[in-house]
Amino acid sequence: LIGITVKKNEDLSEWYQQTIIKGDLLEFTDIPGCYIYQPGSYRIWEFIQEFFNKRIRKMGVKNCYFPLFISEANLQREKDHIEGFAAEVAWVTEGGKNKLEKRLAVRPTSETAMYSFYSKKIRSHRDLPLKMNQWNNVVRWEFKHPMPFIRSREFLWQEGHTAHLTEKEAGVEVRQILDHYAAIYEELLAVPVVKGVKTVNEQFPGAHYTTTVEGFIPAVGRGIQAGTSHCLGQHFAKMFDIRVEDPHQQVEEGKPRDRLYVWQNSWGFTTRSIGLMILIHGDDKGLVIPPRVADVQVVIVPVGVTAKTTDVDRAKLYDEVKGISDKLEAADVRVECDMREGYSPGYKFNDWEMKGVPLRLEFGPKDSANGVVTTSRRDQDGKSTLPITDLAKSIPELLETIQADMLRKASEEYASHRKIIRKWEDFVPSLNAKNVVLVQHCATGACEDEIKKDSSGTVEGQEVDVRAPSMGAKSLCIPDEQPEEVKAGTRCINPKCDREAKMWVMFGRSY
Ligand SMILES: O=C1CCCN[C@@H]1CCCn1cnc2cc(F)c(F)cc2c1=O
Ligand SMILES: [Mg+2]
Repeated sequence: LIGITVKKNEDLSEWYQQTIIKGDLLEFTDIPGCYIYQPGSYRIWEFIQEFFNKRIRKMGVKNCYFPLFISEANLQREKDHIEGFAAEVAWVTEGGKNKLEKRLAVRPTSETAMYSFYSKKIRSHRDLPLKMNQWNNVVRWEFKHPMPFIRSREFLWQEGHTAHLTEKEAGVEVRQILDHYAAIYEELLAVPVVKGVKTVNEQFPGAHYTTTVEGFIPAVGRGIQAGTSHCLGQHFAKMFDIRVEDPHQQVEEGKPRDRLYVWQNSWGFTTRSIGLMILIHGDDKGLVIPPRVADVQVVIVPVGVTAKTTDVDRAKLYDEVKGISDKLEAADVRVECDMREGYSPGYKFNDWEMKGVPLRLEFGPKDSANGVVTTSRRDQDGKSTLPITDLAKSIPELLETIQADMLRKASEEYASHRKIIRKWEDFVPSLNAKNVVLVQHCATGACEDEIKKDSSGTVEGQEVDVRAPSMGAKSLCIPDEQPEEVKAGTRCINPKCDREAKMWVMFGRSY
């Protein structure tokens, strides 16, 4: 077993592929863009599901399941929502030996599958708010180069779809969900994100507005959309005729009330999140898994056992290892003992480091004599020791320290690569220095397009994109946290634009 043979900052895509394969997270198949999620990554998805389900259940969201196939008639119900995506839809045209009369779409997202049902289920305002969510897979036959977890033709996600009586109530929920997405990243995956609203150019065309959590991959200095929560407005309600009587309208006895279209939201979070975690925390030895989502949080490796060690001493040491492991298990630590005979400690260290196990305990005759274990954190170099007596307390604390340190380090890294730019001549050099930029912008789509065009110089150091050497910057979001007030009279950053700047917008090259 050899380790990762390339450095992360020398060849990111090769590093990434080796890291996820040798870390047993994912395996390729004979279909481009379709991957096997090995237990290592699926376990992370389960942690995410447990965390998110607990929170949405408290909001009254119910999980459900809709069919994988969507009729063409249903998919076409909402014209302008689909037209931009037609090239991505995968179709089933045969069943066994028979050609299907009508081809069926494999769901790329489930609005059109769910909302004809919603229009039946929602009869009166008393049926509101309706809040349903699916954990499922979707297929989008993208032609951009696939990248495991980050961009695949089939991926796992959850898609929430809710219906409300008022825009205000819908708006509150859009933000609650976005906060839960940010919490998954920051509390589970130790990945920092910027919350904001998509500009008109970058939002989902079927939406009234789109809120987003934006990630950042320092290794290539690119932004990445990490989760979206849309307010759909009444757009889909009009298409699918989802209306209820206005409960607040005063009418004479027996007179019918006006019927109001409901206000809807939809929100999605995908297995791309696992890719972000790998790309941000991984190092030249491979994966680094945050303790809260690590299947194995602590691995205990016996050391100092040689051919000279007597059977009695070996048995004594192994018993003590078992004792330590039992103590940690009793403290709800997810611990594994690597008792494999015939493998050197060094081999074992390398193996568990590649799998990203956050904490290793070495235990040998010397440690036993001193009443300690030797600790080795995966996120930092160096070793330390801890007394065996209070491991049940000190190990969980150390795991929480590792979790917090990983988030802090990634947050500082992201913050140091978000550059406030006030002059256009600093824009492209900042991108080329692997940053995203915050600029005062006029919020018009055409101007964004012009900035994208004018910022697509050749870009060194973006080996991940050898196939798309020149990539312009697009707007990533209007950050909730604006750097400062945009003073009246401030010009848009784009020198070719003579409009006034309205707000600070984060731009960057992105996935
Ligand atoms: O992004 C989300 C969150 C979860 C529910 N859906 C929304 C909007 C999805 C936007 N979108 C995104 N991609 C699509 C790809 C397609 F092939 C297609 F037919 C439709 C779409 C499409 O509607
Ligand atoms: Mg897409």
